[in-house]
Amino acid sequence: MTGTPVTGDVTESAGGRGAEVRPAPVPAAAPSSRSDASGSDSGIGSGIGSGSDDVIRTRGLTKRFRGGQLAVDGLDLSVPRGSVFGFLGPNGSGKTTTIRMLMGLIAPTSGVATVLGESMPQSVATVLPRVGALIEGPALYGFLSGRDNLARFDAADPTADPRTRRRRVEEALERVGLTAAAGKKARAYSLGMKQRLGLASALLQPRELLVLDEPTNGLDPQGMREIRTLVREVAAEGTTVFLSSHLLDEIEHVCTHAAVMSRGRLVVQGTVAELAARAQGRLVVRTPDVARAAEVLAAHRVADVVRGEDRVDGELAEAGEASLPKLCAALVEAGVRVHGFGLERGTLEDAFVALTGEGFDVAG
Ligand SMILES: Nc1ncnc2c1ncn2[C@@H]1O[C@H](COP(=O)(O)OP(=O)(O)OP(=O)(O)O)[C@@H](O)[C@H]1O
Repeated sequence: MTGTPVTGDVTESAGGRGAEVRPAPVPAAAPSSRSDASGSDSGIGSGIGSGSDDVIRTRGLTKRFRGGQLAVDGLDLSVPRGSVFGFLGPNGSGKTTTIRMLMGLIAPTSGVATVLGESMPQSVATVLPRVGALIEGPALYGFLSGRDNLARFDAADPTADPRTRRRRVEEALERVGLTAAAGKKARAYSLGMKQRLGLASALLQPRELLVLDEPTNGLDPQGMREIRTLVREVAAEGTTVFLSSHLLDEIEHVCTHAAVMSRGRLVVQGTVAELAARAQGRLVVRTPDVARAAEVLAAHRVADVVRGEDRVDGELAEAGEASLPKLCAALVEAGVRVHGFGLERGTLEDAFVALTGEGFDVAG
């Protein structure tokens, strides 16, 4: 529970998992045999794998829990400076465990991680003051007002000047739209308000890196939009944002880069545009002559032809995009009235399914 990087107290959990004490810094992890400074095979994007200006970098990062559960398995992650980096995966794929290792809350079983150029968890004391983190919901005192909770977070930060505390707190409240509700006790806050207060605590100081674990979990659409807008604003000011989510559309709308996790392993990472481009788009023909168009496409080895009301779509054969002019000509020659013709861009979900052979089973 880390609404702020510097608390060491037992606090009430807004996420309902009860009180938790921030663990002391843990001993150095042994480098993994899988560590590889040359970068990950799965890095396909510009800036991925180069390592020179990565805000977060892991090599062979692995966590096996005492019960034997392998939660994170040989993770090679490269988060470029200035990115809004989406850490995407279904529930249970290892996102939170990774974030907890990155923030020095738990020790890896093997492998290495650097955050802002310093090894974690060894450098936790120098790294965390440069990081705003919101993990598993904000840690709040329910009997204190929102404003007083923020003041407490600020007071727990040894680098924060007490003389300017009031101004920082008011600015952070304003920023997340909680000024009007700042005097209410935190226990009376809705989940969305608690989440915004947690974000405010992470934004009390300018940070080089903001780490948010499922920041929109449990929020209504309006709350989600507000948090996403805030993330974009923070990123525009130059803060790198690392954001975990099980929501594909969240990553597509907010992030510049993404890594996809499945069962503790990294499936792929790169820019969002590159990842989506990996998914083969479908050919879409808009026409009132649906039956005829479907026949022509099938005759030209377009697979999985699906008829809609005024459209037909299908998968291009091996020839891919090169076959488009011939297909279009064939439709016209067959008397099909072509009102629209083109490839529909693949989505991240298509990419995930193509890469893993699994559906992206999300709770929404
Ligand atoms: N303290 C723990 N002890 C044992 N197993 C754990 C522990 N924490 C997590 N796990 C297991 O590790 C796996 C990865 O969990 P993790 O919470 O990292 O996934 P996640 O992608 O963040 O999913 P969610 O969004 O549901 O939190 C899961 O199978 C989970 O049950």
